[in-house]
Amino acid sequence: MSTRIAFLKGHGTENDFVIVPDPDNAVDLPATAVAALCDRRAGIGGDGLLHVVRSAAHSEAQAMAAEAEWFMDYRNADGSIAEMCGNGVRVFARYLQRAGHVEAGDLAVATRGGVKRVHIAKADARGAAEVTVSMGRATLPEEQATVTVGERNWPSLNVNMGNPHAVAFVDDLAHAGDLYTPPPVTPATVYPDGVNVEFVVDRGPRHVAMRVHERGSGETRSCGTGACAVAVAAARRDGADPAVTGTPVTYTVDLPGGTLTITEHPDGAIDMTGAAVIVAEGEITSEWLETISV
Ligand SMILES: N[C@@H](CCC[C@H](N)C(=O)O)C(=O)O
Repeated sequence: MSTRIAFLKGHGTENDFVIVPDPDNAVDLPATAVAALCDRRAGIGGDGLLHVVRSAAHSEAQAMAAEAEWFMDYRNADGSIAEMCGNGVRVFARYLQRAGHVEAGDLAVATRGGVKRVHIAKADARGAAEVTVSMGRATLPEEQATVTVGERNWPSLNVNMGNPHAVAFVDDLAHAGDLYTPPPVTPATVYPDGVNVEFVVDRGPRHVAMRVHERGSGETRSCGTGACAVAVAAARRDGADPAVTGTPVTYTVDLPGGTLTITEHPDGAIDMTGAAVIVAEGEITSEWLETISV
């Protein structure tokens, strides 16, 4: 019997995702299938995959079902599972709104990093919507690591946004090199589950630019949790920690794929705002599906 699976394609500041709507959690998505779908030449192509499931239908989300009807089962491009994806939540929310599951305005989304509160502004004529996500608080583990590219190395700040980040301030984003392979982060024991690595330069007051190498996906054109980690690192470096000053601090973070606005509040809560766009929708063909089945 032939099976066809609906998909959409979307992006948030050019961090792009294959979206698989599956309310009843009926689609088997082993890592091999996710990696094949995210393949840019032989598949649909994406930095990751957003599996859209009702929380009540997923064992990892049932406990959140009363608070958040929908669960973002996020996967990296290599098929690995990640705790959280900031750009993914924005695109996920925009998908729910476009599909008529929710109205523009406020909603809650269940993620492996807990329930995230989201505000969707009305979409513009081209279908892009500004979406704000309450990302929760960053934690700053004490153990620090060094990031190396070629002959250069930098101390990094260990910032956890639900997922792990190493933030390095550099003189020039070109010093990050081609980022075709993960930059060594040592000692490796600091990040036993791997790490997302951000390279950051200053652009002006409370304004930075970054590149990122994402765990499980390679260099991407944007990373929401990475931008939050960078804003937190910059605020600590600039003596603008809101918990100390009692004043919210906002950083503009430029990425290759666009700009994100990150605000950290005195209680540590972090808001991230940026665009979310649905680009295409279609059907995965059964004959191709058969070639990628485990
Ligand atoms: N692009 C995402 C982060 C996705 C997960 C990351 N690669 C990891 O493994 O932690 C974002 O926008 O936050």
